[in-house]
Amino acid sequence: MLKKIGIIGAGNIGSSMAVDLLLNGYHVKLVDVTDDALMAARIKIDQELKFALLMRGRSKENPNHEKLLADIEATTQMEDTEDCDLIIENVYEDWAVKEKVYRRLDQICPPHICFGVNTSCISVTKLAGVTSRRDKIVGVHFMNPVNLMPTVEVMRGIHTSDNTLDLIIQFLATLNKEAIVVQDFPGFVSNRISHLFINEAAFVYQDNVASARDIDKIFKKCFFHKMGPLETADLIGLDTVMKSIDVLYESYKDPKFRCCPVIRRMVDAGHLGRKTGKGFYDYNINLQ
Ligand SMILES: NC(=O)c1ccc[n+]([C@@H]2O[C@H](COP(=O)([O-])OP(=O)(O)OC[C@H]3O[C@@H](n4cnc5c(N)ncnc54)[C@H](O)[C@@H]3O)[C@@H](O)[C@H]2O)c1
Repeated sequence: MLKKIGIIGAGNIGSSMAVDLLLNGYHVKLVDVTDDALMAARIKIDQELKFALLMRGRSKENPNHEKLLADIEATTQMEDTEDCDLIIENVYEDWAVKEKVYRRLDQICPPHICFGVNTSCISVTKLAGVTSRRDKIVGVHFMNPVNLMPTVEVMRGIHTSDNTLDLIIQFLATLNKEAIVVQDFPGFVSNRISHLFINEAAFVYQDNVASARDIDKIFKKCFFHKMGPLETADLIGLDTVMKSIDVLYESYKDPKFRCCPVIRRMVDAGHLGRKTGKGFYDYNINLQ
């Protein structure tokens, strides 16, 4: 039975995942490279946990906020995950960074431990190839915010075994999440399509065809999408979006995946979306 989960990378999605795991009774070891990153994650986790518990309402079955927080250990030492039952990795969408992490994890964790790759576009099979446990590597593309999203895109790498796939599907079921299993191919299903939407929406914005709000409104009001493409980009983080589109471009060598310059410009300016308070929208003012 899985009890202790190692989360590597405590950024946007890693911290959101920690909230969901705590709410579902897991013990979490949260790893990032600096104390500052862990502190920022702590603050976010604390807020999201409070909000999630508030939404559940007061009831005897509901866990206590302080008790849940006691179930998280934050560390800058990856070695501390050596006793974890499962690892979910969420570091930058950058091959060089992820590769180093997998080589290190492979040395630290016992050989039977599975690694879940939370990536937007990077190849699960290629990452598995830098480890000595290729059959135990599986893609788990969680959606943001993790505790509100009931579905996870699970990517089966070429070497992923049936046992690993079963383990991850059962683990996701304990989080009340359905797994949709797809083959490992750059961008899988979700991001291969959604990032084209996002990127083209950015070109439409760059060409001054419409404001960000009106572009998003057309998707929400005409197509009944819950969120428009530019709001979605701000939620994901524009740096992650840019890196993901770059991976798609590199993978397919297809110009349809060339990243819109306006996204790069915003990233250069540090306007990364919700996480920095500004992206296509300004989150320091009330948008509603
Ligand atoms: N943001 C989303 O909505 C979303 C959704 C699904 C998947 N993803 C994927 O999850 C991964 C993380 O995305 P994010 O948006 O959270 O990025 P982010 O930039 O917000 O966070 C990445 C974190 O990884 C940490 N990190 C970097 N190198 C590390 C290392 N060697 N060891 C430990 N921690 C390290 C960074 O300090 C940072 O806190 C990416 O691969 C992304 O494609 C993101």
